[in-house]
Amino acid sequence: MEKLSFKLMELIALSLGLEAKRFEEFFMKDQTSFIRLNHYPRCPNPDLALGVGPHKDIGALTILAQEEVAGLEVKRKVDEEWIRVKLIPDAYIINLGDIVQVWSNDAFESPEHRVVVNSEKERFSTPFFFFPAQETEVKPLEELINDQNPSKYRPYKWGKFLVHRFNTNFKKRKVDNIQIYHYKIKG
Ligand SMILES: O=C(O)CCC(=O)C(=O)O
Ligand SMILES: [Fe+2]
Repeated sequence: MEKLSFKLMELIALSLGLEAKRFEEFFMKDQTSFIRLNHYPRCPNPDLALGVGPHKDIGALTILAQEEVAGLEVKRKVDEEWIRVKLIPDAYIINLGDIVQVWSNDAFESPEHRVVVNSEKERFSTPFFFFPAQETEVKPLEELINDQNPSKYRPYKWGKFLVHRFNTNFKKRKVDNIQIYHYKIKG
């Protein structure tokens, strides 16, 4: 998974006109990546519940292995419709995260997604979250910004963002969880 992530980051760098290894430095030492094992039990009222509510992944990439049962849905931007991601045997689903959105200064966008449950089958999924080192200062890459395309985000420290997110994730809160749009520079 890690090797694949490095490869995918190379392709993203090339697609942005950067040198292939541009992102490597953020992950070489003390990256904060991890794998989560998700279990979604059967649900008698799948219309009334969600496995995971709508969100965007906060890291650089997510590589998701889902087993025999589908359930991941992505919000289509044009009409805000939730589209089910097809189950392809032995294939990973690659999701771009918020960090790539910030690094690319919005050239890439992390998609909103959610997980639905079903009444017949329980579901298992295993996402690998490719996260940089804690000290990483996340901000649009200097090579990609100029007078015509000014930086759209203020820099933020990844470690702090992560701790804040983990501390608030499973609590009821009156305010929104920490999000990259809090760092957005209004233009
Ligand atoms: O279980 C899935 O298919 C996706 C879970 C997910 O979106 C997440 O853990 O961030
Ligand atoms: Fe997710």
